[in-house]
Amino acid sequence: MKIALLGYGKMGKVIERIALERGHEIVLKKDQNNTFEGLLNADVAIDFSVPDSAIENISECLNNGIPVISGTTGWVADYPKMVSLCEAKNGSFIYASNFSLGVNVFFELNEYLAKMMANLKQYNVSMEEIHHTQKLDAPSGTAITLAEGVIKHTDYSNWTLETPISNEIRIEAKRIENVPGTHSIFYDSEVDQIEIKHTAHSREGFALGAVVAAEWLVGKKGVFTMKDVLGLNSK
Ligand SMILES: NC(=O)C1=CN([C@@H]2O[C@H](COP(=O)(O)OP(=O)(O)OC[C@H]3O[C@@H](n4cnc5c(N)ncnc54)[C@H](O)[C@@H]3O)[C@@H](O)[C@H]2O)C=CC1
Ligand SMILES: O=C(O)C1=N[C@H](C(=O)O)C[C@H](O)C1
Repeated sequence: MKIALLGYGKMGKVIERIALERGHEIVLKKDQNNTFEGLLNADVAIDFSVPDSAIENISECLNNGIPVISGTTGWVADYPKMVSLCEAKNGSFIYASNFSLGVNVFFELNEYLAKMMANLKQYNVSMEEIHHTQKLDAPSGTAITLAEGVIKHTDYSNWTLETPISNEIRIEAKRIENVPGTHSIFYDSEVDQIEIKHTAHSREGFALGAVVAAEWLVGKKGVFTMKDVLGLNSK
C-alpha cells in the first residue's frame, strides 16, 4: 500500500516505521513546510498533525478521492463537517481519538461501567488524563470520548476542565514530561472509590492501530470508526 503521511512528528515517525515493517511504502511526508505533492500517488493518507491543520489535510484527501485516517485531536467540533464532505464526495474516512486496541477495549469497559453505575446516585464521576508537555490540546481527545461514553448512559450532560456544576464531569488534564497517555475514570462515594485506568507505555499501540485502520479502509466507501475496524459494533 502507498501511504501519505500528513504530519511527520512523533506519531508520523512511529507510523512510518511500522508501515515499512508491514511492507508498505511512504509516498509523502507532509509537515507545515511542504505541499501535498505526492498525495495523488497514495492509496491512503494518515493524518497525525496539529489541530489547526487537520481539517485542511482531511479535506484535501476527500476532495481528491484519497481514503483518509485521522488521529489528530483538538478539532472534533468540526467532525460533522468532515462527515458531510466525505458523504458528498463518496469518500472513505476514519477519525479516532485513540487508535490503540487497548484504549478501544477500555472505551467499551467505560460504557459498561457507566451503565452499571447509572442509577447509583451516591457516586460522583470524574476523570484524569496525563500526557507529555508538548501536547497542544486539553482535555485529550480520548478523555472527551470517555466522557461522551459516560454521558450516553447517565444523567451527566457535559464535561468541564473547571470546577463542575451539577451534571458536569470534571476532567483533570495533567502535563508531565514523556508520558505517552494515561486515562483514569473515578466513581467516588462517601465510603469508597471505583477506578478504571488505561496506561500507554509507548506510542506503538496508537501507531499500529492507525496502520491497521488504513489497511482496513482501502477499498471501502463511507465514514467508519475503530469499532468497525475492530469488529466491536455488534457487542
Ligand atoms: N488518535 C490517536 O491514537 C493519537 C492521536 N494523537 C494526536 O496526533 C496529533 C500528532 O501528535 P504528535 O505526532 O505527538 O505531535 P507532533 O507535534 O510530534 O507532530 C505533529 C506534526 O504535524 C506537523 N504539521 C504542522 N502543520 C502541519 C500541516 N499543515 N500539515 C501537515 N503536518 C503539519 C508538525 O510539523 C509536526 O511534525 C496530535 O493531535 C495528537 O493529539 C497522538 C497520539 C495518538
Ligand atoms: O497527544 C498525544 O500524545 C495523544 N493524543 C491522543 C488524545 O488526545 O487522546 C491519544 C493519546 O492519548 C496520545
